[in-house]
Amino acid sequence: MSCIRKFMLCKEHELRVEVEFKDNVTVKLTGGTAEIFGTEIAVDQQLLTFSGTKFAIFTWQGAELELSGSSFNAYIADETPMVNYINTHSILHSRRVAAQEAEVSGQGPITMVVGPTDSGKSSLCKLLVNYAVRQGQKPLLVDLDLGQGMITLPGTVGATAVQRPIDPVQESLLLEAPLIYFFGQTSPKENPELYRHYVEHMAEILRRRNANYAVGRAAGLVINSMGWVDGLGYELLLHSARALRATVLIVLEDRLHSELEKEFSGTDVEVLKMPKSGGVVMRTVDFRKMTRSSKISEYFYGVDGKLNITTWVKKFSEVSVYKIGCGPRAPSSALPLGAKPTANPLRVAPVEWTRELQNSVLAITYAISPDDLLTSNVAGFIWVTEVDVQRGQVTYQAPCQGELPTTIFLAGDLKFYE
Ligand SMILES: Nc1ncnc2c1ncn2[C@@H]1O[C@H](COP(=O)(O)OP(=O)(O)OP(=O)(O)O)[C@@H](O)[C@H]1O
Repeated sequence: MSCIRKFMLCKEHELRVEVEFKDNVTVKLTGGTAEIFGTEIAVDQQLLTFSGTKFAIFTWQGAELELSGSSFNAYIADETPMVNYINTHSILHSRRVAAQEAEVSGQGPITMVVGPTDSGKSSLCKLLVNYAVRQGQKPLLVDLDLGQGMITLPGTVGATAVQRPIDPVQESLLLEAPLIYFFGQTSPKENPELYRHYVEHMAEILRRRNANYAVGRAAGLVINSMGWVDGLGYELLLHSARALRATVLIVLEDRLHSELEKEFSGTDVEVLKMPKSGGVVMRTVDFRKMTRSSKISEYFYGVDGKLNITTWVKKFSEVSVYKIGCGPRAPSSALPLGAKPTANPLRVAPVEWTRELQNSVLAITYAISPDDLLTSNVAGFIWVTEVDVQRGQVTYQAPCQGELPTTIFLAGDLKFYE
């Protein structure tokens, strides 16, 4: 049974809401002003419906809210780090303006938000990007977190110029012309070299874009990093910060902050400590899996589940699929005596169409030949629903109706079950 609850928020308070996947909650602002991770919500107009998520509705001036739904948790918090966050935004903003006004337009702040899993990194990135957009800037949002997929599907790294405040309901941004690379797994653990390769390649492309685009250069970057911050995860974090030439690191945890401060002491990189919001909640492994699945579902069926997907049946000979990694790096004969050949993490190898590929989500790239797959931007994704080995044909679903730009697909371990 649905119930309606009304909340009066005093200034600088937030309403923290949790709703399970099987339920939904509708939010209406009936008075005052409010925002969700920096995206303003309009009074009395928009009804926002959320499902399977945790979020906060914050007010700077005070707000009246009406929430309706069958089952959800909501409570008001009076202590938030929002003043710290807006102050940080103001500093970044003044640097963007200075970069814009410089005689030879300069580089705006390259801000990387770092912290362990569930420390609020993506929420803070959304907030910083949204505040920048609200002040007329178009910073690049870079997502290096394979686990959740802020820009598009999980298993990808990517970048996009954010032109308008991020939709608080939609799980992924799905913006125009993003730069996306398909890693195919939700952690870089199995192939860190490929992760490094994609980050370096993307950093180079972004630098080339900004070299000829003063406005974009001045707006800078906001980078969401992954939550794996120990051992190899820490090394990859440092690698990403250096590859993207981060100028500001915002750290959401004390221990990591002191490590990074030491690491970057004597350099131009500023390492700032920022409090984590008390509202950030740990998500269970199951909850994360469901969030990933809901992102994939949203990609194929839309937020409201009403998008039509197109079914295609192709002969194996018409479409090919590749994977990156695994293959031998060099023959033993080419190696020094006693050295063992190791796997080549960047080897592009064809994959046979077998039932193992059933339910896989494959990337469609702009690759003309398999070798291009290491540097090709992702154009979209298909979902393999049947591999009929006897007939030699594959059935897949695509979100668009026309022919795809390529017949070369890239596979990882990403699967989707309806
Ligand atoms: N103030 C808040 N109140 C309620 N929920 C919040 C708040 N801030 C963040 N959350 C929620 O907490 C969860 C974790 O936050 P977020 O995704 O920003 O963390 P993260 O560090 O990026 O996690 P990961 O490393 O897994 O990507 C998300 O569901 C987010 O919407």
